Amino acid sequence: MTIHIVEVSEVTPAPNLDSPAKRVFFYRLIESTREHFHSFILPKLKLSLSLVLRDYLPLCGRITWELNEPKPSIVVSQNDAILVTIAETDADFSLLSGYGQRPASELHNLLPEVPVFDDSAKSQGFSIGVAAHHGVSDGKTSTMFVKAWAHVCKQHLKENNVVVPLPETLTPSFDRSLIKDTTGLDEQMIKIVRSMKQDKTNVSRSLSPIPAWELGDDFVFTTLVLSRGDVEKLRERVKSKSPSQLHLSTFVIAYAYVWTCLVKARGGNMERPVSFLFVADFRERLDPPLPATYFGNCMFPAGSYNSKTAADFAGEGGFVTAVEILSGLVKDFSSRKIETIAEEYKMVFDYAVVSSQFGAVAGSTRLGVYESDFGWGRPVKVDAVSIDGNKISMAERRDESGGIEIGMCMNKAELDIVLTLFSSGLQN
Ligand SMILES: CC(C)(COP(=O)(O)OP(=O)(O)OC[C@H]1O[C@@H](n2cnc3c(N)ncnc32)[C@H](O)[C@@H]1OP(=O)(O)O)[C@@H](O)C(=O)NCCC(=O)NCCSC(=O)CC(=O)O
Repeated sequence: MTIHIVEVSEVTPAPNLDSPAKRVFFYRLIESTREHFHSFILPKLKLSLSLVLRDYLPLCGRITWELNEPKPSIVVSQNDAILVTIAETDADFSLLSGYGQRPASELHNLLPEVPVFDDSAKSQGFSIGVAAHHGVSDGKTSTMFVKAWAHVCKQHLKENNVVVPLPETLTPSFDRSLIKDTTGLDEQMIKIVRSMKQDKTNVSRSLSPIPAWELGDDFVFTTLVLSRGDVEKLRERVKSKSPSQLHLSTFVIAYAYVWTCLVKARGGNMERPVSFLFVADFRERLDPPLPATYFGNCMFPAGSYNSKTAADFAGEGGFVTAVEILSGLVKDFSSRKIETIAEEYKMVFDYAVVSSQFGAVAGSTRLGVYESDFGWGRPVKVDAVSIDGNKISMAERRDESGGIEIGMCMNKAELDIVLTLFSSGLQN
């Protein structure tokens, strides 16, 4: 695959971020000449980006951590700008935006190196890659931003260049005073993060993310789908085997099922301890709750850390065991207090080092990523790209309410085993 950078330009009022959370939105075009893209679509995308940034000003800023400050902050100055990279590629649009196996490196090529957006155009369609620093936003905020951008672009096309205000559901709330924490959680979290980075000197205040996995050349992406019917079938399987009152959401069923496939596929010593976690959106779980539009990062982790071995999930009852654990963790969220997050966060990083396999989830079944229509139709595919051998991604199924899409990225040999286990497990 070759990639040819056509233009790198600044769009005001707009920043420069590290990029741990990455997503690519693929749009298929009907009228798709190169000229049409450059003369019509791209100017619309840039204009609407500029318009929507008025409501999302922190995204135009810089996340900094001054020497004498206890916490990092987002600083926005006049004339700050988002760096937009426009690139053309001869990559196969249908392959990359599909559900089958595709080279991980080619998907990563569609993301900007450091800054925030990267659009690539060719005759079949274009993609928008978004990379966001977790110190600034979580999945909820970053996908809300793309939806807001898409909304402005689509309205602008429809209303003949009239600029309409954002609906309330897409207007971010920046009020930090809504968070009632008297336990000094922020300072505790900063301490933990800094000690994790061996940044104990109190001098260097690093904002760089914890390094991502090195993806091998043989790493491939794939997207698996569980239809609503598949989920229902798996749900019934649990009900017939477990007498407990379980929380059998699509999320719990899907994660438990995929986790058992991942553990079996890894093989090895079945006595090895394994861990898996997920994060929950705490906007509506805090007391008092935050608005759904709260701008920032409001995620709490919960997991099972080395309390089970591979054998517990790889065997006959492994799926039900995983469901029971996940169900319990989701239910426990209703009584979790904000101060417990620091302790949990520390466990995550302690066990990540000693666990033989550590599952995690990016994205969610609630983000509505397929709603981002810029005026040329819904995305044909959305991929969370910041995943690796153990971290999977989740999204609502594009074409069916109730189904789920699961993204994976790992070496091809292991993935092939996962795929076989995944489909054969659904046949039973
Ligand atoms: C803790 C959870 C994962 C548990 O999910 P569950 O689906 O099991 O449980 P639940 O109680 O939330 O939902 C029960 C049922 O109601 C539905 N439901 C409830 N609230 C909803 C809402 N606000 N929007 C849409 N659906 C909702 C669920 O889909 C589910 O239906 P049904 O049973 O039919 O399924 C979730 O509550 C949650 O907080 N999800 C958000 C996680 C998130 O935002 N992750 C992004 C991390 S950031 C990241 O990773 C980076 C990035 O993405 O960029």
